[in-house]
Amino acid sequence: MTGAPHELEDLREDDLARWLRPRARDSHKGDHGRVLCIGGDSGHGGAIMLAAEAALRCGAGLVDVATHVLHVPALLARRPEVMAQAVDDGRVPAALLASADVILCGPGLGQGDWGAAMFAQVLDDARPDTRLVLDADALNLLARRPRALPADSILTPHPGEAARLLGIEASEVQRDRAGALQGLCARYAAVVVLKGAGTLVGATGRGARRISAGNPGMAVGGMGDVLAGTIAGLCAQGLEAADAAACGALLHACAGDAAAGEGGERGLLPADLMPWLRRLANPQATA
Ligand SMILES: NC(=O)C1=CN([C@@H]2O[C@H](COP(=O)(O)OP(=O)(O)OC[C@H]3O[C@@H](n4cnc5c(N)ncnc54)[C@H](O)[C@@H]3O)[C@@H](O)[C@H]2O)[C@@H](O)CC1
Ligand SMILES: Nc1ncnc2c1ncn2[C@@H]1O[C@H](COP(=O)(O)OP(=O)(O)O)[C@@H](O)[C@H]1O
Repeated sequence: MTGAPHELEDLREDDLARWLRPRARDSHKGDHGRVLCIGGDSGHGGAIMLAAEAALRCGAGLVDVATHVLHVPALLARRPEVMAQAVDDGRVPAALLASADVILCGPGLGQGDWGAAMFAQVLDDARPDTRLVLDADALNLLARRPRALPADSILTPHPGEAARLLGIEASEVQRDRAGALQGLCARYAAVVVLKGAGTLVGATGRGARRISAGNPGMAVGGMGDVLAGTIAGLCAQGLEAADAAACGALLHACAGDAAAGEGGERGLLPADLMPWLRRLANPQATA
């Protein structure tokens, strides 16, 4: 990310082509990264399914999911491309952690023993060069028990989660979103995506980026899970953390606008973004 700390860069759909270059003709799945998605406790299986599908639709080479046993059949029925493993004891298989280029932890994870154990395992045992994307309940667990994060970890809070991470009210976050973004980057030494109308993306010592694409049709459960998978999928393909976060937030917002353009904002579903994520992730093909 470029720019002095006080600068604010507005991103537009055209900017996607800066980051989303055509693939080498002879590339193979190993070149496009392996994402491990961890989450989906009982009652919240859809969150991790949406995240995993978004990572694939944005071009990740391989996607693993570690989730509650109840969700494995539904996940495989919906997306057989995903490699799903049941976790019943709160331990992610070590081989999955070891092979991941990017770990997305949090969608539907819950804050009980099962989710907390896997979150701690990720922070303790992930390879030092594995990029972390932390969303939803991983952020709530981090807020309850702050810990140092690996360099270039990406946090994707909505204003409620941002408030918990900062120990303030969501209304205070919304009153000064730029200040909250700066506070989060500084406190957690991470790349931060502060979601909501006018999503902001920041990293310590760098100017923030703002995304004005997106629409109120996107205010529906599961939309943030799609964003987290989008960012993880882009990270896996080699984008630097701050760029993956900015490009992912932009791609997601533009996909939301394109999908709303087809049938309107009200009733828009997170899964409606999937074909648009794919289309917009190939800007040269659609130019
Ligand atoms: N299909 C699924 O399985 C879904 C599972 N989900 C999971 O459900 C769990 C709980 O997440 P939730 O996000 O619903 O609960 P939270 O309690 O984290 O967030 C909801 C609260 O945050 C605040 N907030 C959020 N966005 C705001 C904004 N733009 N402006 C101001 N305040 C705002 C509000 O106070 C709101 O009541 C997570 O694990 C999540 O991943 C959700 O993602 C929904 C869909
Ligand atoms: N009014 C809006 N304008 C633009 N984007 C929005 C709007 N409402 C929600 N979004 C986007 O939709 C997503 C919602 O994420 P989140 O609140 O985490 O949902 P969930 O946890 O239910 O998946 C975020 O990317 C956010 O920026």
